Amino acid sequence: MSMTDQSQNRMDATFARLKEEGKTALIPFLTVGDPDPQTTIDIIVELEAAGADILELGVPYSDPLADGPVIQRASQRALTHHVTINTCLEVADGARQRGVEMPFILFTYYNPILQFGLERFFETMQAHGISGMIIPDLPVEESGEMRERSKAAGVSLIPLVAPTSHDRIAAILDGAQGFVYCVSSLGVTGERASFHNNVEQFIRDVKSNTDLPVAVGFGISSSEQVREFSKFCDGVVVGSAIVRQIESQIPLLTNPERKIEGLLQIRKFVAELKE
Ligand SMILES: O=P(O)(O)OC[C@@H](O)[C@@H](O)c1c[nH]c2ccccc12
Repeated sequence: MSMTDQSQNRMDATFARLKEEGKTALIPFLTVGDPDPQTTIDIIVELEAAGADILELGVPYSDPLADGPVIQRASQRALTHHVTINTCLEVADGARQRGVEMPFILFTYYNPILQFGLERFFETMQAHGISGMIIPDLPVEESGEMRERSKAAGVSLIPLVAPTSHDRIAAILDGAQGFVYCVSSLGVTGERASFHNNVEQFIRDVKSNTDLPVAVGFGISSSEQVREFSKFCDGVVVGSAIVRQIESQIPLLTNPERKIEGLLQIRKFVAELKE
């Protein structure tokens, strides 16, 4: 089996196994390089140990327009280490060398891909066994080319669908690969106490128009919220709440004598999301 098949199958197989087990995928997001690339590898090991099923590896960006303050701060910290797409792939390889099995999705704005070069980007994603990617600001007129290239490379281009997508939902779902990411609320990322009204109906409508798994994200930060969405979603994405946990543990994570303590706090927080 080629690296391409292996990586794409890795994500498909994860959703299929969880469906068999009647479970919902827990999909954390973190910013690679926050607080530093090596610690990110240590954190990824803890996330899988805590029960994470698929991981969104965030490429830090200087102008994260869809992100709230928590992820903006994480991007700033990571950018002090000059983290690039290559760094993220090295971190992914480092986690694999530590025995991490879960599929990786690269989360990046479009500009870093353009800087990297499309051809080289897809070759590199394929070579490092990345299962998919999420590009929140991919212009619709460029998505056709990106969809073709990602299909050829066997790297799923995972679409974001918002409650306001209405008449564009069919077009978005038509070319969808991997899974569909339903955004629970309008605005930027960040923990929320409530979500867009009729969010359940919105997600059920999306599910009725695709055979792909459907995950929800934006604002989810507690085990109660994960449990509620798990009743009708195949996956739940948690980003800012975990990034905030990492941020709060930085004093321990950057102290060699207490790093383990900080990592265990992160593992505990993520494990509790699945309870
Ligand atoms: O941070 P939240 O509110 O838990 O939402 C997930 C989010 O972090 C992750 O999927 C993501 C990070 N940056 C984004 C920008 C757009 C859409 C999604 C994202």
